Amino acid sequence: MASCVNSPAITLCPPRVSPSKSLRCSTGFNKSVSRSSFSSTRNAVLSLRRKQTAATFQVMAVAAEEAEPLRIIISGAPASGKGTQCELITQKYGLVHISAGDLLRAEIDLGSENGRLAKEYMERGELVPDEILVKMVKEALSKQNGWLLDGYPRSSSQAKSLERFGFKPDLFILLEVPEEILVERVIGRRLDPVTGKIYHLKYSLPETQEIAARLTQRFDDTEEKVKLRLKTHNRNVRDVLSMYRDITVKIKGDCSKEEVFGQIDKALTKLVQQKKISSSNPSLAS
Ligand SMILES: Nc1ncnc2c1ncn2[C@@H]1O[C@H](COP(=O)(O)OP(=O)(O)O)[C@@H](O)[C@H]1O
Repeated sequence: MASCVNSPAITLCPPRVSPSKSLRCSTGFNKSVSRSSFSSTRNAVLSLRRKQTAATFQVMAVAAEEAEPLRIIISGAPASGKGTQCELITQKYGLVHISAGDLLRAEIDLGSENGRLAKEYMERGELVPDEILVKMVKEALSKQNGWLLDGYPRSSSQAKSLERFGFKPDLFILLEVPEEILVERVIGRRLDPVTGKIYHLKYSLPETQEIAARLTQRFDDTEEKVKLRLKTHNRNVRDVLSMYRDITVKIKGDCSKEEVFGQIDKALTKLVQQKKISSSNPSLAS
């Protein structure tokens, strides 16, 4: 496994001031297409509650020191570790996790026309059209104060619409992982629909037989589909990066999840400190 000891240099601009919004929680988790919508939705809610309870204690620790909420975007290729890192970030920093993929899967579970259409694009490894997703993300973000936005924006049009709606991130995290590792990660990836925990058939085995028996696989986690998703990612990532260059931190993602989180935590700690300084000296905020 590659060493992540030398984390990349991190240069952050002064935090920006964003409009304040009320607090609510995100929804939606991965599911196997063969399970019923009802049990999937219920499991997603149970899983979300567990995560929120764990996060609440951490929130109190960080929020006590931090008045200005953080607004973070996390980006990376399929299986670059966004989901795992989002869990660790929400645990420590108490941000509400909004995942574009989860929003879409929740819409599919609802059986709506938008969900049906979205699934067609997802099965082809393509981006779901803005007409379906932009409004969903806008609604989810509008109910939050701080947020951790995962898998969005993936195109310059999505980035521009975020800007138009007044959602300004403080930090853009890009997870970088070599392509051959990504394919292997995707093929072995499994989800426990009860806890929402992600396993891998080679690298992160389930703790019990009972858990092993209920693991599901995402419908787009096949070798053929992940290669299409990677092509889509590679085609779009440069456009999105160019819009967030001044707030981007590149993270080396091909090492242990703790090491990856160490790099992210360092960047977030620095951001929190900068926000504290600028909230006590408002003239420093741009
Ligand atoms: N921002 C987005 N814009 C358009 N489509 C999206 C977006 N986010 C997710 N999707 C669709 O959902 C699929 C799954 O996304 P996600 O769950 O984030 O997994 P991954 O990043 O591992 O591909 C994508 O392949 C794409 O079809």
